[in-house]
Amino acid sequence: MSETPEQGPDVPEAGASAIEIRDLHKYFGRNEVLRGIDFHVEPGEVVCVIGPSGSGKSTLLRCVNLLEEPTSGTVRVAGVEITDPEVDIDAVRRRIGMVFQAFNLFPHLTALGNVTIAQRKVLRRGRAEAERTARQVLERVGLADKLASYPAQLSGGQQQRVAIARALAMGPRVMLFDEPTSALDPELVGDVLGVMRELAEEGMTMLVVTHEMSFAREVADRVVFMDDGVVVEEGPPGQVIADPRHERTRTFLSRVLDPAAARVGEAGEGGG
Ligand SMILES: Nc1ncnc2c1ncn2[C@@H]1O[C@H](COP(=O)(O)OP(=O)(O)OP(=O)(O)O)[C@@H](O)[C@H]1O
Repeated sequence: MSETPEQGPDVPEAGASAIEIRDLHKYFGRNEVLRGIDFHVEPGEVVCVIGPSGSGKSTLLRCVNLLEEPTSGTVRVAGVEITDPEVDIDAVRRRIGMVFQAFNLFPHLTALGNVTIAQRKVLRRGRAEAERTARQVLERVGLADKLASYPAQLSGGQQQRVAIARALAMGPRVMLFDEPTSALDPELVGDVLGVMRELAEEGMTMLVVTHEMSFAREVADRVVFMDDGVVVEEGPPGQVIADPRHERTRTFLSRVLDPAAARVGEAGEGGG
């Protein structure tokens, strides 16, 4: 399924796409969930993936950091073919930050502890350096005053910001977000989207699966609409969301846009 890499699997290619997905297929048993996905994300780009439930969006993201093994096709991150069986999976994961719907924080550790331990385990950083970085990234997501708080003492939005900080602390080249606001009460969505918007403005490369059409419309450079395991269309949000070319995109948007529009107002207020 993979080509022989021209360079060692861990040598990034200058000028390479941040993410390049080619003819990606994924089966679960006989169920073909991804049916030949092709697209790329350039350095500094924000690409939002939208589409109906069950269309394969999460599976796609999970294939990009090898939480799922693609059945065939290639995925390159910064020019490194991560689907190469020879590749060091830990090295791959270090270059890709992932934020899920569920925050998955250790309940017995503080915000600082959660962000510190991830670096110590994954990057084997010393405590002092890991804590220094943890303070910086927690400050960056607006939680400087919550370093000593345990997850149970934080709102869902604050917990998700700790999860974002934990991913940022690894110094990733790319951040993947899988519906990061879906588990949040509506009034907390804006804070998390606000942090994501700031990251986008700072030039972070981001691939975001989201139902938040306001975020896709206002922050994404490109929107990818997936349905039934294929990319139906992609382009700037002004085209895909405002003026879709395909009937399937129009049908999906007509179902989601009204309720999403109601949430946009709330999200936008906190979204700075
Ligand atoms: N581990 C798995 N084993 C078997 N089938 C799976 C597995 N993970 C996902 N699927 C199936 O793959 C299909 C796509 O699921 P996926 O979660 O990728 O869709 P999605 O577009 O992210 O949906 P949603 O918007 O509801 O999260 C679904 O039919 C799902 O049941």
